[in-house]
Amino acid sequence: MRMLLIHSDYLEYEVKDKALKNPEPIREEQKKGRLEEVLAAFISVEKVDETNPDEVVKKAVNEIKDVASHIKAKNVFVYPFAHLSSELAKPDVALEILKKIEERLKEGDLNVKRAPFGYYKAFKLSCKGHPLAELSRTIVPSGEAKAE
Ligand SMILES: Nc1ncnc2c1ncn2[C@@H]1O[C@H](CO)[C@@H](NC(=O)[C@@H](N)CO)[C@H]1O
Repeated sequence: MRMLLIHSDYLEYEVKDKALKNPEPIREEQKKGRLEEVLAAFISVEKVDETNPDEVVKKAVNEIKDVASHIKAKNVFVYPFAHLSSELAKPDVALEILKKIEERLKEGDLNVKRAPFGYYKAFKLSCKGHPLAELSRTIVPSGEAKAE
C-alpha cells in the first residue's frame, strides 16, 4: 500500500464519471464531500496487500492516527487514489481494505470521511505547507520484501 498524507485547510471532491464498470454504489449526498482542517490520506492499495489485508489495515490505521496526532488533525479523509503504484490490488479487495481503514479510524475520536470508490472525481486541496504537511508511507504485510 502507498499512502500520500497531506495536511490541508480543506479537501473537497465532486464525483464526475464512473472509472470502473461497477463502481461503489453511492447515495446522492455522497456525490460531493468536504472536510475542513483535514488530514487527507490518498491511498493506493497494492497487489502485495492481498496476502494479508487485515495486517495492512492495522498498519495503515496506526500510521494515519500517528500523523494525525502529531499534526493535531481531528478530521481524516480516506481517499481512494489509484495513481501511487503500478501494482494495484483488484478493485474488490482494495475497496474492502479502504472500508476497513475507515471503520477502524472511526472507532477512535477522529471524524472520518471516505471518498467514493471507482469514480473520476474533481477535488480541491489547500496544503498547509508546514514540515509535516506532506508525507508518504509504504505499507506491506510482514514477510513481503517491498520492491523499490
Ligand atoms: N487498488 C486501488 N487502490 C485505490 N483505489 C482504487 C484501486 N483500484 C481502483 N481504485 C478506484 O477505482 C478508480 C479507478 O481506478 C480509482 N479512482 C481514482 O483513483 C480517482 N482519483 C480518479 O482517478 C479509485 O477510486
